[in-house]
Amino acid sequence: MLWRAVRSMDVIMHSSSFLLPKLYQPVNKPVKNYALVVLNQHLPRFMPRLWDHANLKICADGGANHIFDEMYQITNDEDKKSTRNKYVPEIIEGDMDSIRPEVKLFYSSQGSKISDKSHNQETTDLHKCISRIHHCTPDDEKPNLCVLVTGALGGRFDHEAANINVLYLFSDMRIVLLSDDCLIRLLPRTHRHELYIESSVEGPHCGLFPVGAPSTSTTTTGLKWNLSESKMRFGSMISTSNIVQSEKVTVESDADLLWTISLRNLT
Ligand SMILES: Nc1ncnc2c1ncn2[C@@H]1O[C@H](COP(=O)(O)OP(=O)(O)OP(=O)(O)O)[C@@H](O)[C@H]1O
Ligand SMILES: Cc1ncc(C[n+]2csc(CCO)c2C)c(N)n1
Repeated sequence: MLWRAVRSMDVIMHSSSFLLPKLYQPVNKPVKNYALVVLNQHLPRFMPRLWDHANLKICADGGANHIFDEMYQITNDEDKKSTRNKYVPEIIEGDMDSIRPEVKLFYSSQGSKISDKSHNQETTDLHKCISRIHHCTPDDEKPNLCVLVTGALGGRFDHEAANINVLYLFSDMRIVLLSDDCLIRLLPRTHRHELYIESSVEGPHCGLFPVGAPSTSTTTTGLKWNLSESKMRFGSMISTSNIVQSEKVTVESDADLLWTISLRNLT
């Protein structure tokens, strides 16, 4: 009998448990460490949960204005001043053309590191933030880290495209782009993917598609409309308005895919 060596691909497990209160974390989490990057858009209503989970908080330039202006409304705190003192990012990074002078002054007086990269007009502020995290994280720690990015979607389309490009540029890191309504992650073709669905906070609507390079074979389980060695590309079929039907969704593809899932109305 002829035995063929079949290389079984390693699995990456994904979970959105960062959307649950810290108290309700599952014991076996795929990720042990979170970093939060706040972009220059309105904060999501679940921002306090993300903040609680994150060991490192970085504002991309004007993202700091939103922490300064909106955090006390979101937390329903009476005392604006003490809320401001409580939510202080470790780093503010970017070309500093959007942060207001009084916001910059306030956070530098509170101990935030201000990293002024105004000389660099080649990369976006998000790119600069992720570059810093990538650089500071040893390779063997990267699988344990997940970077949560707020305000990444639902704004200017060139910004959204640049934000998605960052997923591809740093495909060796787990990065989740968030808006109020959905999240996006990259599923690299180098691995099989198991997505553990937190149905109290996400779903059921989801989408799966390649950007840039087409897929000649994608196979899924756990969806209403599963793919079976299917082809996907822009200009032909892509999977949108799909529905999650299981606690676990699996994906295997010969192309890097974007996974997107709707978020429920959480606070
Ligand atoms: N409308 C938006 N939609 C999506 N992402 C955004 C939007 N506005 C800002 N961002 C994100 O927040 C980051 C910081 O925003 P900021 O407004 O400081 O960018 P910027 O450097 O001034 O860009 P530009 O000069 O193109 O407006 C950006 O790099 C981008 O990732
Ligand atoms: C081909 C090309 N297109 C656009 C820009 C402009 N640009 C890209 S990122 C960035 C910083 C935004 O904070 C700016 C100004 C460039 N440099 N090269």
